[in-house]
Amino acid sequence: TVPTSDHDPFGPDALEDPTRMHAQLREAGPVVLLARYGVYAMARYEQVHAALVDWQDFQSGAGVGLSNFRYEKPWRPPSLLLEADPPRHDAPRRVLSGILGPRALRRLRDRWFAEAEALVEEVLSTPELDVVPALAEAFPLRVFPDAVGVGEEGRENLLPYGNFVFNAFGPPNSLVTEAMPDMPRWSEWVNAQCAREALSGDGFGAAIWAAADRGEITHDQAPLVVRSLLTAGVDTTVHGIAAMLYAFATHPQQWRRVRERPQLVRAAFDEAVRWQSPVQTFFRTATTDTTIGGAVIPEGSKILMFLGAANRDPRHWTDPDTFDLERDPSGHVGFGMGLHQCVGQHVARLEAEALLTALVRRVERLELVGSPLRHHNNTLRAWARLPMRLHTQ
Ligand code: HEM
Ligand SMILES: O=C(O)c1ccc(C2CC2)cc1
Repeated sequence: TVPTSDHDPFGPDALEDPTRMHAQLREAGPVVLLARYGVYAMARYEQVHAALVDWQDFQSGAGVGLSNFRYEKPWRPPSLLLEADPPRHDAPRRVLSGILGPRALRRLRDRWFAEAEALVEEVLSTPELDVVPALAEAFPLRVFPDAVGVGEEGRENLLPYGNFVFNAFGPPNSLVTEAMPDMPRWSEWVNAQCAREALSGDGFGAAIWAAADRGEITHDQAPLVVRSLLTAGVDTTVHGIAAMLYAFATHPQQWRRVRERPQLVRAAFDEAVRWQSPVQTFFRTATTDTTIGGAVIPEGSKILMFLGAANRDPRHWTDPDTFDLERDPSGHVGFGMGLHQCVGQHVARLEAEALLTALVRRVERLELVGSPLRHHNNTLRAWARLPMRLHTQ
């Protein structure tokens, strides 16, 4: 039989610090029934990895949140990537893979590195600051909407829209209900930016519409594929960069290491993503009675995969709770794994590499001053405030 747990992964205690809950879920067994929600949980690396790569038995098409699209109407039209299985998933994925691939991003590298230098130059004039707005939010918002081709007006809708989407993968708790009144405004603005005429001619958005002109996707699908970028491409990198800055401020020896060996910069971001897992959880839906970790999960059940717990599973990682640049973080599930593995990971890595490179050149030490404050979200591990002093030599 499957052990049950009374944990609430979406309650304030778990959202403030999920570490203890993760350890208890891993210890309880390979599969655990969360009694509060009637869903199956996996917190060990082995089972999370197995579910992520088995898209046939663990589908995304019934939604990757608690809500089961087989019985409940989604609050917005489902994503053609995240909330689709093959064959529907295939063409949109192929189009985005081409547009967001490492080669396609080469044309952005010099511009993003220069933008990072300029931003770091600006913030160093006030050496004590909150790095969440000043760096983690400012840099992605400076480079990503331009790269997509979004107009200047209304960009302040991007973060709250993404924050709502990530909350909506969880249960309808206060994080969701309190934002409901504002959601239509954010959603209408984001949807309006996906129209062809709203996008500049040289960005990722225009490239998606051009793919529709070539018949790779339909013109009806194009705005939804653009919506995927605006939904997934902002809050994730903001909190991923914040996680990296927090990692270096709490591990000064690692900062010295990356300053001595700047070629560690890209691995540093992946190790930060493993260590903090900005995207903590996602659901799947069982398409058959499926046996995993010795437990039978009935067809139609929702399965909650704890990416953040898997990324700290001592069965898979040595000294998992330490941020360590000597480790090889490859294989972490912070970007998912398999068919749905993050198609924007190269964009995220380039943003982080640009900003970190600029900081490594100028900042001798990052020191936490005052108390960090968590930002609670049903899916994202995030900081609301990270007050720091950036020491320059
Ligand atoms: C630190 C930054 C990021 C993290 C931690 C992250 C995490 C993830 C994860 C865990 C998944 C898998 C979801 C699943 O298996 O159901 C995913 C998928 C996805 N991500 Fe990212 N992501 C990041 C940045 C981005 C960026 C910058 C973009 C867009 C430019 C993006 C676009 C997407 C899309 C479209 C998918 C769906 C892929 C598919 O279903 O085939 N992500 N991401
Ligand atoms: O396609 C989408 O709308 C979408 C929304 C959120 C994500 C999370 C995983 C980063 C991914 C895709």
